[in-house]
Amino acid sequence: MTAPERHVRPPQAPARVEDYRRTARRRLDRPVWDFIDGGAESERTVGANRRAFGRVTLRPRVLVDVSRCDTGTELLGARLDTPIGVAPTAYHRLVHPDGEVATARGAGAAGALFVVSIYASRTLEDIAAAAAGPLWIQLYWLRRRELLAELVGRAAAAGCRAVVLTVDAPRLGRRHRDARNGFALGPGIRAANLDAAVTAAAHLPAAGRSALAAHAAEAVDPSVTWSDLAWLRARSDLPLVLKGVLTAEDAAAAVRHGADAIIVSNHGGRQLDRASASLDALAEVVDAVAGACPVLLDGGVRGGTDTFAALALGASAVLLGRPVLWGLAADGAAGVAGVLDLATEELAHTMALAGRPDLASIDRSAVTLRAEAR
Ligand SMILES: Cc1cc2nc3c(=O)[nH]c(=O)nc-3n(C[C@H](O)[C@H](O)[C@H](O)COP(=O)(O)O)c2cc1C
Ligand SMILES: CC(C)CC(=O)C(=O)O
Repeated sequence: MTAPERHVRPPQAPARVEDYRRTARRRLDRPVWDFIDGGAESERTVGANRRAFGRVTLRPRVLVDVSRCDTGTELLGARLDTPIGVAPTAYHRLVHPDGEVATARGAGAAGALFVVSIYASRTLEDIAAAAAGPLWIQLYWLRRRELLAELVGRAAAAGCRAVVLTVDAPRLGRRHRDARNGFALGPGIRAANLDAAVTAAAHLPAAGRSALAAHAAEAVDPSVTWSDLAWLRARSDLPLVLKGVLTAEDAAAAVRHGADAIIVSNHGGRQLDRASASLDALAEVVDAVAGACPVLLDGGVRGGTDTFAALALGASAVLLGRPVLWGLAADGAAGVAGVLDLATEELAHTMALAGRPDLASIDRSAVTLRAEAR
């Protein structure tokens, strides 16, 4: 007698970006998970970023030739296979031993932009050697300006194509989970591109407070204003991108000060609690910029329809923060590529069903904004 045939389920490939979240959560120690997942204070803005996408409904057009849907685009002179890129996030070695080198490999495999954090845990040169796609370097305005000058020089030499200045963090948001965990960096993980003295405080645990917040208070200059941008401009020929703009007023100021691109962002809800959801702020920024430079968005983007919504409301590209760390934690470079490819496939699928076969055809008429989230 033969044994009854049993159906063996093959291991499930992630079907949604959120599937990587579950794996990452299982793999990571609680304090690291909390650092990644958490936000400022009540974490209302973290939730608001997601809920804002629920207010968008799509207006599909039919009988359009969608036999080819092209997600390719160009941003500040670089060709990209996808408008979905990697937001700057600190210390990738917290979640994978290869850190940003693996992220660069994954982003390159997906043909995506990778914005490298000033707090990268691998050197810019190692990251650049592993990158097949474009890199931008992100800065916080350190009190020690000479380090910024050195870093933008190194970034240009390594082939970075833009400098991103994050402008929403004159001090770090109050992140209660990190304070509760007394979160601090272990000895094996450091900001590989900075003088060790700058981030020394990030390694000193203390009960009831985040060592990263203490470090940021020590290292970052909260007195920087619009007029200081000229100092940075004088030290780098790279395009200057401002990350963390949420209002028409600041978007107009950014254009007046010659920004080459703007990233609409509330830092993934990690800075000002109750700040506008990124998607809610997008239209006013796009209107104020009036085509003077590209506008990108990050915050709560978790897949292709979210991306489609942001593009329809005027973004040229979107960046993923936490989802890339989920992919990296779950499966290294392959996980990063997996997250970006999955989101890009979803975007192409949405484009086909919405009758918008290329990014230029995803315009405001492709969406309706409802008062209530669904
Ligand atoms: C763990 C973590 C670290 C971050 N580190 C940085 C950073 O070093 N520089 C920066 O400009 N933004 C940083 N961000 C913010 C991201 O660039 C981005 O704005 C945010 O994560 C986007 O939201 P999302 O996570 O919902 O995609 C960080 C975010 C996370 C989750
Ligand atoms: C190390 C932190 C200051 C990086 C950051 O910007 C964040 O955690 O949101």
